[in-house]
Amino acid sequence: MTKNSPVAIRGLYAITPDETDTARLLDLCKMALAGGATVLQYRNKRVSGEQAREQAQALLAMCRAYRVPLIINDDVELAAKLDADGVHLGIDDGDITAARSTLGASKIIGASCYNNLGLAQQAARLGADYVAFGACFPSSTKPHAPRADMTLFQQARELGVPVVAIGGITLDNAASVVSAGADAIAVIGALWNAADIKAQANQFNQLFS
Ligand SMILES: Cc1ncc(COP(=O)(O)OP(=O)(O)O)c(N)n1
Ligand SMILES: Cc1ncsc1CCOP(=O)(O)O
Ligand SMILES: [Mg+2]
Repeated sequence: MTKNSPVAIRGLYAITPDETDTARLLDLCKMALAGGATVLQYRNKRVSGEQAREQAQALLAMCRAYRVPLIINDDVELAAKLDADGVHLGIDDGDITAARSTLGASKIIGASCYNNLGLAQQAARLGADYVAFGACFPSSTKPHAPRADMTLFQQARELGVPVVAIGGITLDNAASVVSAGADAIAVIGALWNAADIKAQANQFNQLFS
């Protein structure tokens, strides 16, 4: 099933850190949301099972209060169980058609396309709501991520779905990512490592105003 309905994926797309302390995770995310993050992705490679469910459930309640969509990384079943706003799938995370049939037409499905326009074309054809390219810059969060050329963004815009950039994005390079054509910037390290997360989120978002 294809969908491609317009979804507002624009601005700072915050992705959670690998935080095992749930209270701390919630505090951090609250600051990012207060600073104006427009999308939150729950991605935690250090917890699983019941703790992942608890963290995602608590973040969903917080995101609802801020009217910000919560996307679950990797796990379609968790997204469905919680009635979260969508899922983000990499190349090894299951296929878009199956995710759509599990989640239904109203949910957001994002697809990692690495450095590959062909993957983005296929993802859009299968009904992905946004396509993500990266790493745009060296990433200490994911040092072995393949590098993506930002000239892809303009080409991908022709697919008619939002283009998300990820990987090593900082306040020093984010303007170049936006001017290359990204609709949203997905950030981990440069957001959560900031001394003032709320102010940092606000500065990232201002690049889109
Ligand atoms: C917005 C966004 N873009 C890319 C990714 C990376 O997804 P994937 O390649 O599946 O890698 P992991 O995040 O699962 O390590 C993402 N999560 N979000
Ligand atoms: C999940 C992921 N996929 C490509 S790079 C990356 C990590 C992004 O984190 P950071 O913003 O800290 O580089
Ligand atoms: Mg993944």
